[in-house]
Amino acid sequence: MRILADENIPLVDAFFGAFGDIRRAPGRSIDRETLGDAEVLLVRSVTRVDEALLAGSQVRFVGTCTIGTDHLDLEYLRQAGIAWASAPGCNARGVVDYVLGSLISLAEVHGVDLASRTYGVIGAGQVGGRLVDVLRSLGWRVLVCDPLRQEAEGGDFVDLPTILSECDVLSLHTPLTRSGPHPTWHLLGREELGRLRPGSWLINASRGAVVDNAALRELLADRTDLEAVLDVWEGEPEVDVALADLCHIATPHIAGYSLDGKLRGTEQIYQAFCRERGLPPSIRLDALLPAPWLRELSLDAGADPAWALAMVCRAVYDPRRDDADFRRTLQGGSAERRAGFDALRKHYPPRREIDGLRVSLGREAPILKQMLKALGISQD
Ligand SMILES: NC(=O)c1ccc[n+]([C@@H]2O[C@H](COP(=O)([O-])OP(=O)(O)OC[C@H]3O[C@@H](n4cnc5c(N)ncnc54)[C@H](O)[C@@H]3O)[C@@H](O)[C@H]2O)c1
Ligand SMILES: O=C(O)[C@H](O)[C@H](O)COP(=O)(O)O
Repeated sequence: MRILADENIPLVDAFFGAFGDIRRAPGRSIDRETLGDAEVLLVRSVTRVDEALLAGSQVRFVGTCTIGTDHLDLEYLRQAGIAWASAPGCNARGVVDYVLGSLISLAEVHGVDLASRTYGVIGAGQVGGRLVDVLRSLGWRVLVCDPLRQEAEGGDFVDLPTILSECDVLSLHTPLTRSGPHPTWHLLGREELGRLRPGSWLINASRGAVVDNAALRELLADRTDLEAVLDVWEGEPEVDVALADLCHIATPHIAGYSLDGKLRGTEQIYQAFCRERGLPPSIRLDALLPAPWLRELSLDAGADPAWALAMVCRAVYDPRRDDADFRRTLQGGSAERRAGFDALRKHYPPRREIDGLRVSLGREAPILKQMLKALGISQD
């Protein structure tokens, strides 16, 4: 079997080596010619998979080692009878860690107690749902907007205008959709952005075009009370440099780039491929994951909970480093910036997820214990 894989998919040999010959190519340059006679195509989010790429090819299975599927033309794949799979939830925890790290940085700069803010999570699926659980377990007030879930489940959801009028922190976790009853393209357009509460913080680690980037740039230039954290950009790898300059944290679409999440993405596509072929999966990620560089921390039971939250989260991941790396790439011209965006993603350092950490407390400390439990951290 001939397999073509994006060169940035880790562990392709370990999971797919037994199935046939593997060729690799940069994801953005995969075209009909690169595809050649491949029967299996393994991609990440930067390859547009549609009729133009696949018509007349021998591809029978497309696997994207990502959560997002907006780069796949699913209707075409269905019509063409080409099996496909994505990796739901694979890197959701990494995005939650990114949001926590961003909040901690914002709280420090503004001297704000995170527990005093009202959080609005827009889109409560794999990522947003986990984030809501963590924030609520920390004892913080969270409103959730997810009209699709609301219609399906009823329950405790609010609409977007309520989020805009009541929340101090907005975090976006919707897919990018342009049709259907609740499209998300420019979900936060000029009008919605204009209704942000004074002193609001906006975090977007979903897809760039869920926010009107030009409108956000104009708003941030005008309203210095607002803060934005952007991991995703309209038109990436091109980035609106003026917008990035106005952001508290700006990163090159790496919110979900935990090592665990990336490797899980490959494993999930391997499992989906095995299911498709009626084969029992025989390779497990547990056996391939390297040990984390940091495994254990010890906290004194008398530690201040807000300080402890920041220390524990930052011990595992601090997005300010990614922000600094990214800003250095924004100095050059357009071609250099695009190359810089992709290079940071290709050579991303190993980052682990916070729930892989163990923390010991020494003696009883109920508030710290609850905080660690909320983060999903094992305790001795
Ligand atoms: N930056 C990153 O590195 C990174 C990593 C992982 C995922 N993502 C992106 O994050 C987003 C969320 O991923 P996920 O795994 O949670 O997806 P998901 O499909 O599990 O959940 C998305 C949720 O959004 C809801 N939704 C859809 N339209 C909505 C609307 N108009 N308003 C409010 N809610 C709406 C859906 O009902 C669903 O519950 C996706 O765009 C994904 O591509 C980005
Ligand atoms: O959709 C996802 O899973 C994430 O956005 C993921 O981090 C994208 O990473 P990429 O495929 O662009 O490397």
